[in-house]
Amino acid sequence: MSTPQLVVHRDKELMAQAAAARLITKVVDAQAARGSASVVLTGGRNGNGLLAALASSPARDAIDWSRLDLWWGDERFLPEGDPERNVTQARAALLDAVPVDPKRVHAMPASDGPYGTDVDAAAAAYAEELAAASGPEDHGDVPTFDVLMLGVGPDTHVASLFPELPAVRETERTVVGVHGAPKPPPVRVSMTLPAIRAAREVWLLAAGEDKAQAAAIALSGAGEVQAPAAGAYGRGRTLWLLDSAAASRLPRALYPPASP
Ligand SMILES: O=C1O[C@H](COP(=O)(O)O)[C@@H](O)[C@H](O)[C@H]1O
Repeated sequence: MSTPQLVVHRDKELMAQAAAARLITKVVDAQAARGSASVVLTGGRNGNGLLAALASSPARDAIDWSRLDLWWGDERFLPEGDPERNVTQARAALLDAVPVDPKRVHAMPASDGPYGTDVDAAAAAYAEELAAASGPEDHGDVPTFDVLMLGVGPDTHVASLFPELPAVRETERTVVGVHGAPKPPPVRVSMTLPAIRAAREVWLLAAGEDKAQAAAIALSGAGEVQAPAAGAYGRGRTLWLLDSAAASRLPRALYPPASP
């Protein structure tokens, strides 16, 4: 487990731009070191803000997009192309504008796909896809992702792991179907905490006043069942990227020295 590090930016636009720059560097470094890179994307406002900032950065061309695997931490279980699907939003924000290899874009199944409306079968299939992509150098049935990003919800949810629901208690499976999510749509597919913790780096994104309480709770010693964001950490690094509004209720002791 890595102790969370915090970086606080002035506002959500600067946070998105700085996180995009950070991601470009991380991917370029991983490709130089290991030949390819793997990144887990998140949905939500902050995740899509980062992708849009990446799309507008001239430095995006430093990435070899053909040597990048993209995965998702969660998905809203809706028909292919639904505007509320995380993959649809990621395509609109970035992926349609860059030369990704379609075989390396690992979208989670849709509700009109091969598993129909059986979300548990869809989740099991994604778990198999992850297992097939992992090698002996990995720690179990998921690849060692270079960066796994998570938007933090106002209720402290990450991916589709909501407080107190069974998915956040999962200790064996890497991907599960989620039923009865309090945020629409109620049926979702989500990586679990064990899968999230396989990543080299986990980045939690929180911008806006409505995330302030969640950040304060998750970073103040809450349990992961009550505050799933508290249970999300990477093997080598756990990084909270915040704007000043989301950081406004953090205990002073947690506030990074260089922040405003
Ligand atoms: O529904 C979801 O919400 C979270 C957080 O979204 P935000 O809009 O409050 O930032 C997101 O990270 C997750 O991927 C998504 O499915």
